[in-house]
This record gives sequence, structure tokens and C-alpha cells, in this order.
Amino acid sequence: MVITKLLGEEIYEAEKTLKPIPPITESHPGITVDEAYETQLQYVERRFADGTRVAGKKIGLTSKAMQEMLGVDRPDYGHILEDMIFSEDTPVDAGRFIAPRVEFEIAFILKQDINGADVTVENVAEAIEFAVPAAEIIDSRIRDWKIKFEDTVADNGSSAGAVLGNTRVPLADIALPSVRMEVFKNGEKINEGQGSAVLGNPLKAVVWLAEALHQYGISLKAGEVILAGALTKAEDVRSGDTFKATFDGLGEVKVTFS
Ligand SMILES: C=C/C=C(\O)C(=O)O
Repeated sequence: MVITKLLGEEIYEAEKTLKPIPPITESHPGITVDEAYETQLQYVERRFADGTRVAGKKIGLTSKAMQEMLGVDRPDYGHILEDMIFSEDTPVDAGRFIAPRVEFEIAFILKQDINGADVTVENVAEAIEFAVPAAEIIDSRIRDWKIKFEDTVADNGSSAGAVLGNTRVPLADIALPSVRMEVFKNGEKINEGQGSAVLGNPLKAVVWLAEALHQYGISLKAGEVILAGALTKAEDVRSGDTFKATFDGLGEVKVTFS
């Protein structure tokens, strides 16, 4: 059995000191997915002790592009904490992370709680107030991004930050699977994708999340932000870089790194 409290503490320390740890799947080869999620919760509890709170959740590994990039074959989730939310208007210090990457996705703001195992796309749509263009900063507290599924789960879904664009679009005004996205780095277009890349429809990712959380007795709360997963692969970040993603009908989000 894995000592999840100790592992959660190790991940917390790695993040704080910028000293990554070896893959947990090597130091604890028998770690189960349940133990990895328990480790994530222990990390989150440790972060609460510093005074932060849950702002929402991220769903990861919902697109083929990200699954292929990281060599995993199924979605996971992590917690977005209040101190992980950055503003579009203030450059984010790349030096506060170990090996940061940025990715672009559709996010949702909830107006109702979502509970339970038998959630449908319709239930999820009713609980969402707005769709929002979003960037997620990901990072790995595991050395050199050498992660297997259980490593990234334990490491809070490799999440490090979120930036929300300024637009808020009601779901009635947008067909999420057909939203086209373009990604620009320092003014040059580097990638493009479509909402359907996320499990066919980003709302299905939220259904997946509600069901996955239910197994661990966690529900989604009104006011939370849910990042539904990157549409295209993540991009390495260096200080001085500016990234922007434009989404048809949804607006844009920008993030600059100092
Ligand atoms: C390792 C992180 C993956 C994601 O955040 C994603 O696929 O969105």
C-alpha cells in the first residue's frame, strides 16, 4: 500500500522548491489509480493549509493530440485552486514553474452543482452558465515529464495554472463541437483544432468528470470553473513568449510569460 499523504507532501515540496521528483510509478511501481487520486487529494489538502481554496477542476487527456503527446489513453482530472488563476493582463513568470507548457481549451462556469453517477449531457448543459475561452498552464513535478497515467493523476493532473478570456457565451449561442480554434505563438499561427477533438463534444468531458468525481465522493459546485481539456497538443513555454488562441463564436484568450 502506498503512503499517499507522504507522496502528496513530496509533490507539494517539488512544486515549491522547483526540484522535480522521480516518476512515482518507478518509486512505487504498484501504485493504483485510486491511490494516485488519493495522493492528489493529499497534495490539495496540503495546499489548503497555505490558505488557498478550490476554484474548479481541470479535465485532461481528453483529446487524441494530448493522449499521443503523453503516451496515455484515457482522461483524468485535477483541481484548479484559487491561486492558480492568472489574469490575461499580467505576464506570468515562467520561472515559477519547472518545465511549463501551455494549452488551449474550452472552459465552463457552473451556475448549479453537478452531483451523481447518472449525469447526461443535457444535465451538464443545464448546470453551465457560460462557456469561456481558456489557457491552461501545465507543468510536471515529475522529472522531465516522464509520466505514466498514475504519475500525472497524483501530480494534480499536471496542472499549474489557468487563464480565462474575457468573453462569456451562453451554451444556447454556440455549437461546441464545431468551434474552430487557432493558436498563435509570438504572432505566428502554430496550430489549429476543433471542439469535437475533446471526446467529440467538450460537454461529454464534463459528464465524464462528474462520474469520475462521484466515485470519490466529490461533487462539482456552482461557481466552479471547469477546463474541459486541450483541443491540440501543449506547447513548451519560454519567458518572453506570448500565446493567443482564437475560438470562433467564443472569443480569445492570451497569455504572456515573463
Ligand atoms: C497533462 C495534462 C493534460 C491536459 O491538461 C489536457 O489534455 O488538457
